[in-house]
Amino acid sequence: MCEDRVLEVEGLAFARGTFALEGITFCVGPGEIVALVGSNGSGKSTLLRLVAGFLRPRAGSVRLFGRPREEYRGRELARLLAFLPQEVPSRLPLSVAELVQSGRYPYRGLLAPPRLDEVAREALEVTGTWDLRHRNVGELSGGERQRVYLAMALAQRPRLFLLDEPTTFLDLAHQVEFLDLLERLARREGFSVLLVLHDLSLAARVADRFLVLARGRLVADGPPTEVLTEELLRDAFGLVAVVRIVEGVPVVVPRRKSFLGSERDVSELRA
Ligand SMILES: Nc1ncnc2c1ncn2[C@@H]1O[C@H](COP(=O)(O)OP(=O)(O)OP(=O)(O)O)[C@@H](O)[C@H]1O
Repeated sequence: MCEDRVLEVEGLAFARGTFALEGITFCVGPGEIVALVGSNGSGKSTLLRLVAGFLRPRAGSVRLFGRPREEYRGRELARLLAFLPQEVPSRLPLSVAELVQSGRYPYRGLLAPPRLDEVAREALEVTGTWDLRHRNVGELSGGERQRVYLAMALAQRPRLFLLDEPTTFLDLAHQVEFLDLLERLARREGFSVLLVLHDLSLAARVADRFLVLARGRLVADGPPTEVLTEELLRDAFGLVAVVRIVEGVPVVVPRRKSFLGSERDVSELRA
């Protein structure tokens, strides 16, 4: 697993108030799509921020292409890694074309003319946002905005994408289209992706591996067909569900009254 590692995380620990991550170790290989999953508050965004360098770990290391991440600076880092947070700025006074072109700064500098270059044009085209290029970013719908930010990240041409819930605002058809696009591009261009997704069945369609966070630790790391079991769903998500393999992909179907504790919560409410 993970030969020629793009990303190696070893023994990462972090604490903030009562929340803690401990002993987080995993890797991501070239061209791999890895889904980071776990229940609300399990630390997925925190882990992505630690990898991206926005938070400092208490212990452990993050290596990119064999070198400690903190040895990379500015444009060199931006050529390797693009991070799209859960909440992207929505009130920027920029057109879509300007935003996507800004993804080219690691190659052109901030003072380069804002004209769209070939790579930015292609990023707009493949994400289906070319027709939005003259619109203001602040006027877009949530789903349009997510696709435009993906275009900006693609224009950056990094080797590793860190994407935090990139499909939250997309309808089901656009979620599928977005993830299929990401998969096609990752296979074609060979970049790696570490992404947080809540929809486990959709994640299983594109991910080579699942990392599961629970109780501050990684409790599973493996292919979706091995990781997504009824036992794991109960243990890590408190969810009673049936898992069926459909077209080679595990599909999670929650049972009715499937959230463990819901009956207790309801009876407490009634009391
Ligand atoms: N800025 C912050 N200050 C203090 N605590 C925070 C902050 N951001 C997150 N936390 C806490 O850290 C823990 C992990 O949060 P995190 O956002 O990493 O979880 P998550 O798995 O991404 O959750 P979700 O699925 O809801 O997005 C939670 O207990 C959360 O309340």
